[in-house]
Amino acid sequence: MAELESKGNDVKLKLKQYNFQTENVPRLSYTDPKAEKFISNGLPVVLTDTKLVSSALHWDLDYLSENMGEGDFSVFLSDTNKFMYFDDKKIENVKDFKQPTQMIEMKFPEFVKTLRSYKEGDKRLYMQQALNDTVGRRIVMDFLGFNWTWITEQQKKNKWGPLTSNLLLVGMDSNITPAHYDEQENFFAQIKGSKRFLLFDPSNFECLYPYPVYHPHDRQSQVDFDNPDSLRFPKFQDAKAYEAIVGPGDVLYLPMYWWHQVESVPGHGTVISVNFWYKAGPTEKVEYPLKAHQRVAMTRNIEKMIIQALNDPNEVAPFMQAMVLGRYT
Ligand SMILES: O=C(O)CCC(=O)C(=O)O
Ligand SMILES: [Fe+2]
Repeated sequence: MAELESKGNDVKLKLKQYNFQTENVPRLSYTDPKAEKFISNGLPVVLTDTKLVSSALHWDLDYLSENMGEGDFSVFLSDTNKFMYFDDKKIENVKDFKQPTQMIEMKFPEFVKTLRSYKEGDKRLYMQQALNDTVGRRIVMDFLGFNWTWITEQQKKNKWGPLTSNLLLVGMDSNITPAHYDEQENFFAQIKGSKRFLLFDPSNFECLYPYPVYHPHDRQSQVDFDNPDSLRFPKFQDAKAYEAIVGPGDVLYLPMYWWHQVESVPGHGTVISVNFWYKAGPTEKVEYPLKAHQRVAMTRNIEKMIIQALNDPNEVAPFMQAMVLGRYT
């Protein structure tokens, strides 16, 4: 116990400190009825014993290199330890948009070689690729060994739509995926190394200042957590975070529309994860007042309508200002 505690403290020491309030996400057994309550209520929880990916816990760079097959894998390159997502299809909406990362396709062994020859000053690497049918036979066997019984039961109980993808993430320790939200339900399974999740419920929309919907960084926070601009983003200091640290075998339920920043814990080498993304179920019965995630969905829809009607992203801000300033302010 003492050892576990000191390990926990060790991890904490290496992590960045932020100024917002944080509370821990509960860690529960999947057999605990409370765990199912969290999921059905759309609240994050770490499940410690699902065995969801126990057939993949032996994955490391050598094994994956040998068995991943001949397919192409998307690898992101960054000059910093941050890898902010951007949508290629929206780049032309913003004049002089500067891509924060470059994406290149690599065969898995080539990726491993590049990763192993990394030295300070090189671009950092983060592989993010949905698993597909180009993977080798042993990976297929590992994949079939996932606990599909448990996860499919969860999908049914919570009336989620189909599984859309399993994203495989292989990164260097200290890599950071900056704060964003996704529009799908997610069971995030940790395989190797540890990740720290900073989560914010959807009511933090005003505190996290997402980019406009037409922007390539749609769904990402504009706030740089390391250097928050308190003049532009005064409400950031009111954000309320939940924190979870996941290690091999842990599964985090990451509810749709919940914000997350994901930090690979420094000092443990390569970090490997697989997520399970599920489409949302049919629209729930609408009750008033609307829930925070329903407001986010509505905001997105209204923004999309305005963008489409004006047919020019540059007209969106002046249009919205004319609608609101002095009338609703
Ligand atoms: O693990 C990461 O770096 C990002 C994962 C993520 O954002 C997701 O699974 O939705
Ligand atoms: Fe995400």
